[in-house]
Amino acid sequence: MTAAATTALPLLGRGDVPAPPVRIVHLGLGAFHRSHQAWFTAHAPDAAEWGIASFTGRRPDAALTLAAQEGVYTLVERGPDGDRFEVVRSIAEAVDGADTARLEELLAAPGTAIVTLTVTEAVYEKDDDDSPLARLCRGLARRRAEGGGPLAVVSCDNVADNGAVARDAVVRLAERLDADGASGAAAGEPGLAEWVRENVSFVGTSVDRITPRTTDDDVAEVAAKCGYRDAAPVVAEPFANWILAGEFPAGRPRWEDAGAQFVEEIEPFENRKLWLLNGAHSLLAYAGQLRGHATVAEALADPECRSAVEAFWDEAARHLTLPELDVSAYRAALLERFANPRIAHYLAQIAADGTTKLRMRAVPVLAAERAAGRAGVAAARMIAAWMDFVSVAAGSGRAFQDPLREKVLAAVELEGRERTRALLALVSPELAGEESVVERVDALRGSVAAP
Ligand SMILES: NC(=O)c1ccc[n+]([C@@H]2O[C@H](COP(=O)([O-])OP(=O)(O)OC[C@H]3O[C@@H](n4cnc5c(N)ncnc54)[C@H](O)[C@@H]3O)[C@@H](O)[C@H]2O)c1
Ligand SMILES: O=P(O)(O)OC[C@@H](O)[C@@H](O)[C@H](O)[C@H](O)CO
Repeated sequence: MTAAATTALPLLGRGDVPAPPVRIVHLGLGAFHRSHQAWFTAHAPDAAEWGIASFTGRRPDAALTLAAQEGVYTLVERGPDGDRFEVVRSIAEAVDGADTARLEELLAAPGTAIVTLTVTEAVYEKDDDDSPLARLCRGLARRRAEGGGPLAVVSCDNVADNGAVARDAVVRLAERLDADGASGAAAGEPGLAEWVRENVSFVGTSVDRITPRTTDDDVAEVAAKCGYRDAAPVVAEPFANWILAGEFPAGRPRWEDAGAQFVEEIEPFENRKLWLLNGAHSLLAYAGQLRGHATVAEALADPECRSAVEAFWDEAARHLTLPELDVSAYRAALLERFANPRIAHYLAQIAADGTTKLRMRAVPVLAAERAAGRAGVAAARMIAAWMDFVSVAAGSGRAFQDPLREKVLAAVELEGRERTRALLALVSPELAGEESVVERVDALRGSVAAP
């Protein structure tokens, strides 16, 4: 369809259907939020009572685009045999993250029951005043002052023990506001950190739905197939999974009727997903790009990459023993999901923030293998592939994103085993302190080199 023909189409919007009232605040209005939490909320039987106000993190663009179409967008469910289009209406407001006045107003409102987060792994370690979690804290300070009551914070980032990590980050920032006298608590009154400990429930989750970045072709396809203009469609695989553990003191949508699962203990499910799916993704991101591949499906079709993945899964599986995890079925399903030829999931996107991701995807498996008296070669190979990848990227001046980028670049300047030790220390200081691990990883450097 030509650009002129597209412009003549009506813009997607809400029509006569009113927006649901805002009861959920989301931080990190990106692709995944729209394919996952917003989609589950739209599918809940009580969707009409649960609207989302979704805030961007760093730039206003996504909010402006979505606000122009009243928060409504198309989910393109991309199966191996074709696309299915669905209009999602659960986002009642799309807001620029810099609009902290609106954020604080909504966080203070007694009707707000839930805050969901997809702000990326690295943000939980950030302490600057503009970080999404610092903004959340200032909103919680106002909620405390105005008596808005308890609520739930639900991290939906690929972070190990994401509920506890979110709690620690928010409490740390709240303590800083208390110490600076900026939390609004009068002298002698319990501070914000204490209020957070007593009133905010941090829910742990395992979240899963492969959602690559939307392309211009996706936008054009929606116009051609749906007969309207949507500048903010999102593409995702048909599979969607959400497992949660924790309390919702102010209520929640009936997500279980939309397919979500509530469990007592999140850790085994989280490990299964972070190690098997995300671990394989990281391995493919580094080994696959070194071998000239651009997407997950391409890399998996390379027998060298495939056998590295299978070997890593064998190691990880030894520590996923709960019968209901059904690891064999999970692995078989992953192979099908990764091979979906119509999902172009770019390895360059997955490769970002390696130091943070490997800490959760490779290090726990390597540590568990060592504790069991084994070497953990396949997990060590993932770390070695990352080292090769950043060394090549630094040497060729190619951009790579990492919260410890400057330290990575300094470590890459070193020679031989010292380079391996310094890079390993950025992923795991404990493992870098063990000579046998440094030796092992060093010996694996170059082992997945270009074909
Ligand atoms: N895309 C997926 O397939 C997928 C699946 C499961 C989980 N996740 C989780 O969701 C997260 C977001 O994924 P996405 O695909 O929506 O990414 P995205 O890039 O589309 O959106 C990320 C959001 O986080 C914000 N953000 C990122 N870095 C920030 C920073 N330093 N400071 C402030 N805000 C920042 C961005 O502005 C944006 O609003 C991932 O990091 C991952 O933890 C993604
Ligand atoms: O989103 P990230 O950057 O944490 O990780 C990249 C991918 O591994 C990830 O997005 C997966 O596709 C996703 O976790 C599948 O549910």
